[in-house]
Amino acid sequence: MEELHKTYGKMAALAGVTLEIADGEFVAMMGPSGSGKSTLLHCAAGLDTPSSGRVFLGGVEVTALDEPGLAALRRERIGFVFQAYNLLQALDVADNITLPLRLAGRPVDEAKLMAIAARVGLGSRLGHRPAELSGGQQQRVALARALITDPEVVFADEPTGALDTRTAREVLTLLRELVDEAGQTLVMVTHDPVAASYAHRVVFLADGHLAGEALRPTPEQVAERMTQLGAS
Ligand SMILES: Nc1ncnc2c1ncn2[C@@H]1O[C@H](COP(=O)(O)OP(=O)(O)OP(=O)(O)O)[C@@H](O)[C@H]1O
Repeated sequence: MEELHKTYGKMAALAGVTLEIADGEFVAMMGPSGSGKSTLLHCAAGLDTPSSGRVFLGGVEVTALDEPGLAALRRERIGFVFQAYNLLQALDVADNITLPLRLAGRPVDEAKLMAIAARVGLGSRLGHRPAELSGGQQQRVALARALITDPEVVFADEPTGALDTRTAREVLTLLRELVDEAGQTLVMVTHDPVAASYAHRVVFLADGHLAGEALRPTPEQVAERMTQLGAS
């Protein structure tokens, strides 16, 4: 990402952010409320368009794509995980996980579905409806759905925000395993210093600017930096 700006009227949500994320890297984005984390994630993922600046994914300039091009990029090369799971209640786990393939008109590979479901610990739950699962299990379904298309990057916006502490740790451990064992590139927005400590690198934002970064920080180091940035 180069020199990203995003303005709303006179408000600069992003005021010139340049950030490079390596293949296979797990990056957490932190910053006080309103610092621009979600805006940056959305611009990086082709969900929102910056006012100026450029975003690249691999060799593709995301910011040069039109809306159909962005839709194809999101469908084929990016995985999303949100705080609120966003599962379809009428579909069972298997159909929720494979929905991105069906939307893209791609064949559903049963062996792959089984492998990904097993990977996230849902191998025995494929016939269940979301309402029959715990919050942590529902977020695992959302993660499997994000992974089924073999995305180059998974973007996660507060993926553990709705989970209790123990379940959050389980989901974070799973995310970290995907990075360590499958080489998944992962970008996560979080408010939680413990969640951020699972990443290789934590990038801090303040008032739409990059305000430093930390490599493999402890939760205490992240929390201290957040206090310096004025986060409550
Ligand atoms: N659609 C919008 N219209 C106007 N202002 C917006 C819009 N979206 C975001 N903003 C503003 O841009 C700034 C950055 O918002 P953003 O949601 O990126 O922050 P954040 O760091 O993700 O915050 P939080 O941690 O509270 O989710 C905020 O001041 C916000 O009010």
